[in-house]
Amino acid sequence: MTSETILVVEGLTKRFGSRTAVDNLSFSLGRGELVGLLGPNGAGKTTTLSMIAGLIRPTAGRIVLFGRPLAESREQLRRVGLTPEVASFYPYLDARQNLSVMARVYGADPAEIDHLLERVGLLEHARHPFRTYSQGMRQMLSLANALLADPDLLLLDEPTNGLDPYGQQRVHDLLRELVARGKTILLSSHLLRDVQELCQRVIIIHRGRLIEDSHIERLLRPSELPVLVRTVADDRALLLLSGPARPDWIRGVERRDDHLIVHLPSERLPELSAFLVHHELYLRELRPLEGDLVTAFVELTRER
Ligand SMILES: Nc1ncnc2c1ncn2[C@@H]1O[C@H](COP(=O)(O)OP(=O)(O)OP(=O)(O)O)[C@@H](O)[C@H]1O
Repeated sequence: MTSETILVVEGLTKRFGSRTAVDNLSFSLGRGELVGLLGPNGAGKTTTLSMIAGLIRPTAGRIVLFGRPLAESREQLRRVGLTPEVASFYPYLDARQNLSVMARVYGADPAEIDHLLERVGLLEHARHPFRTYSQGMRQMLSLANALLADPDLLLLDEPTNGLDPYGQQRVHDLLRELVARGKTILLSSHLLRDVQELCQRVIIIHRGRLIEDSHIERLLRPSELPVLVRTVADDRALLLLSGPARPDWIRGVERRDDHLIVHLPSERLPELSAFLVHHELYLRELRPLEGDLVTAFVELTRER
């Protein structure tokens, strides 16, 4: 458990006219956590991040930042860094000039600018006007901008969108380093591989509502597992596992190319192997199939 609570969101709701974008959302973040915020398009992720960053006023609910209710206080918001979904800067100013303007707004130390540009790999482009930047370079400048005031809470809206693999790796390294320094990060992303690699905890929202807030392990290793099974006689194994003599904990069995997929609670795995061997169905392969975040995400947010 982390000791210090950085953010508490309670019953957060945002309605745009008759549309409810965020619906009674509650969660909290501890110091040093890197948490994935996931959800299908239109789920309410950007609206949530914007409310926490003080850009959109909630219709209802409470946001407590660093132990105090979110007020539009400069000091509190100075400790929050946001990379918006679409980065926008002065098109005719270069990266260094753009960050200098923002450093003045945030009251940040301009001496940090070159260090930040170097960290995001933009130092060699620092003198080029923003309008000439590629999408990936824009994203990187946005990240440097969010880090200008050395914030304690980072709200990242798809920060690796449009980045090449080098850029993605650079962002991963940077986020890990920030977390090691005790920063807290809420990372919204559709790149579930990124989230799987970086985050220990994920929050999933769907139609503005919280549907999951859990340790990633729980999503990747569900209590019921598909298991790949290859025996010396798969036709007979299929008949046995789907017939009347099958144990009641077998939830289902399917034939795939050269193996079977058997669904069962994970703790029954040793019994499955014993059952097959007892029927002289000696095993060539028995392998639980790793869950992945994409499968868990689709299962949780599927329209029913
Ligand atoms: N200013 C606005 N006025 C009216 N509706 C809005 C406004 N901003 C967002 N919405 C609506 O609120 C809902 C949530 O939008 P939001 O941008 O927060 O979703 P998201 O999860 O970030 O989506 P995506 O993954 O596509 O970026 C959507 O139905 C969207 O159309």
